[in-house]
Amino acid sequence: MKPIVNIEGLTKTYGKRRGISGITFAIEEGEVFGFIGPNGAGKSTTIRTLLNIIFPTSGSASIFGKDVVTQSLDIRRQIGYLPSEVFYYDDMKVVDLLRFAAAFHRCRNEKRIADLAGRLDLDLNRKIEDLSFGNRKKVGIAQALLHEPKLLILDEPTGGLDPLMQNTFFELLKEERAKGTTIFFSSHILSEVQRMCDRVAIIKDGSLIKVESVENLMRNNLRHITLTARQPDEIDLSAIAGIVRRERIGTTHLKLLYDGDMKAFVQGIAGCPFTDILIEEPSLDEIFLHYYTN
Ligand SMILES: Nc1ncnc2c1ncn2[C@@H]1O[C@H](COP(=O)(O)OP(=O)(O)OP(=O)(O)O)[C@@H](O)[C@H]1O
Repeated sequence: MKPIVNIEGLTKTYGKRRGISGITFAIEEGEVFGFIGPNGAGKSTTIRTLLNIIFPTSGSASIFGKDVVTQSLDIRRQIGYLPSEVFYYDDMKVVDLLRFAAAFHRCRNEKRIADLAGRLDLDLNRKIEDLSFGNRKKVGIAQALLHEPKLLILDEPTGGLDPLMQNTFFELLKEERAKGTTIFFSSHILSEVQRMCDRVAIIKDGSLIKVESVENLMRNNLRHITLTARQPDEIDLSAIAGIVRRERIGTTHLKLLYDGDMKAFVQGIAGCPFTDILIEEPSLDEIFLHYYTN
């Protein structure tokens, strides 16, 4: 199966400033693919390069097997894009803006516009200039979805949406996914990536750290272990390799972040004076931080 998005050694520098360096990964058809990294990591730079808004310094990328630089027009006909910050013509009404956007795709569909506006609780007759940041974002979501694109590229899509609206947004994405739409979802919020995505690419300082399935990320060895003991400070764990963090909680608990073989850990603490043990799976955020601090 050919990937829908294929990025090979993509590099973009802004003069002497780093943008992204040697990014390589592929997104398969029908995947919901997360792109995760802290502020300034290079997510928007990668996305803008894919959209031919900026040009790569070196490397290449294709979408639907077409080169993002030379065949951008063809590509854009079949994608929906939500930028991290949306800017529209301020004096346009929402409905006119959406009709205008639909016209680019030759798909004026009043029912779809009305449906999306209803779901997103968007007043079609308001002017863009009168909308809050969150409501502008909703216009952006409707504009990205209205022509039912084959690929959705969403750059920090949930910023400004309240929790209820975030739920609606995720429902909309699930419906798109059920139609076979491929979704490329950039975010710095891991919990939403964990909730939505099949795989994630982790980017830091302009370089790709890892591409992994969310399932595998959650299945790694990293665990929170809480030991209960009368004298937690006296527990000697020096012989156990893989303790990433050790923290006394209150007077009777010792909380550890452990990255290693669980059997070795259990054998290592067998002789220690503890009365209880709790082993928990870390959140994706913690797994993510762990990758970053190593
Ligand atoms: N137009 C520009 N001129 C100069 N440097 C830029 C420009 N755009 C981005 N950069 C730099 O490129 C790097 C990557 O930025 P980018 O906006 O792609 O990150 P990001 O992961 O999208 O971050 P955020 O979550 O804050 O949007 C940063 O160091 C940033 O300062």
